[in-house]
Amino acid sequence: MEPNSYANSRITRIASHLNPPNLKMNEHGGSSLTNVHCRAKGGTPGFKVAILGAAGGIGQPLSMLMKMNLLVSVLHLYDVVNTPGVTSDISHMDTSAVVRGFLGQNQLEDALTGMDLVIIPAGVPRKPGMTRDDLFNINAGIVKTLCEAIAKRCPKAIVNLISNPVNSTVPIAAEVFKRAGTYDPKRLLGVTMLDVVRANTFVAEVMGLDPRDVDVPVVGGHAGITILPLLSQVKPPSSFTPKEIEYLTDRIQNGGTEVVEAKAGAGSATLSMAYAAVKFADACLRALKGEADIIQCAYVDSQVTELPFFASKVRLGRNGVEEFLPLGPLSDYERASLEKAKKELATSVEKGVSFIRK
Ligand SMILES: NC(=O)c1ccc[n+]([C@@H]2O[C@H](COP(=O)([O-])OP(=O)(O)OC[C@H]3O[C@@H](n4cnc5c(N)ncnc54)[C@H](O)[C@@H]3O)[C@@H](O)[C@H]2O)c1
Ligand SMILES: O=C(O)C[C@H](O)C(=O)O
Repeated sequence: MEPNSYANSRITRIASHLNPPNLKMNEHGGSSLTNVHCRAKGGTPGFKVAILGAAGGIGQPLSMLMKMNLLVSVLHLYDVVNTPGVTSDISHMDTSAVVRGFLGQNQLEDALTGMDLVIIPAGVPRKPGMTRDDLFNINAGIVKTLCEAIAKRCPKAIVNLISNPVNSTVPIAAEVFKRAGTYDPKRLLGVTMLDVVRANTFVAEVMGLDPRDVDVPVVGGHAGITILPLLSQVKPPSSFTPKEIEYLTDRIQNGGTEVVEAKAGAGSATLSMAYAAVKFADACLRALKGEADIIQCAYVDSQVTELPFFASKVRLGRNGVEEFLPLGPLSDYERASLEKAKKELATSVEKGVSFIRK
């Protein structure tokens, strides 16, 4: 990138929103400030991150939090609606990441070109009475389109997939990448971080601890009984009564539904999800940078069970997933729950795969 081009592109984005009289269209169809001598030296070193679905309930706070992340030098915000406003707004934050907005499908490939990390919260959320699987018919097609463009423009990017039903959208993304000949299982991660965030919070409440000191592995998948908190492996080591185990497992598995019902038709978790997505994206970026010992739970192409996709603790590195951590010793309750979770997961994976292969 030429010197000043970061700053100019920032001006371009603001300009395309405000369009004052001293602006003229540049060769990319945007507008640029005339008669302004720009002295900025350019962006700081860092990663290029795209958010697809950036104008949504998750997308907006997620975009704001990623603009605050010091590892991000360029932030591309893509949506089919409202990105000029969101981009203009976020670009005024005095943090170093340069923000650019992209609107509509004919700007999708530009939004993705050269990205290191792509975060996908695009798609419809649940309303009360719906399951995540009820979102399949709309969100499967959205994820397919977005992943086709990723395969073309940033095939080596790490992909963090948030759109539900995650248990099926991750297999859909994998099939799209396989078809395109770009599939690298290490680089595709379904985001289950919100389950871990909730588990840490609820366990901390019961144990009277600070949630920041609690670590609960959550394995399986991201829907109902496929969300399996391993309470026998909580750190710091804690023992729970059978009643506590039942209460905590149920609350963690139904945390999403709790929010959907509380929002009463206005969507599902957005703010806690944006927090969780940034926590996870930051872990991916630190690992890309070479930081050691980054371990997180994620729903990935997995060798931990006989299922092709499974959420468990993985070690992240410069290439994405570098190691699967073993499930560890399970309690009888967890072993029985795992068997039930695996049955449902297998069906959801198959549904995603056959959506592309049909
Ligand atoms: N993985 C998780 O833990 C988790 C947590 C919460 C929500 N979710 C899921 O995240 C998704 C988004 O939730 P939300 O609350 O932000 O919904 P939302 O409706 O508020 O926002 C979704 C955004 O996606 C955009 N969009 C729609 N089609 C698109 C396309 N083809 N390309 C790009 N953008 C497109 C919409 O314009 C909208 O701005 C839902 O599927 C929801 O179920 C997942
Ligand atoms: O519950 C939902 O539909 C959204 C999300 O998957 C969540 O866990 O909050």
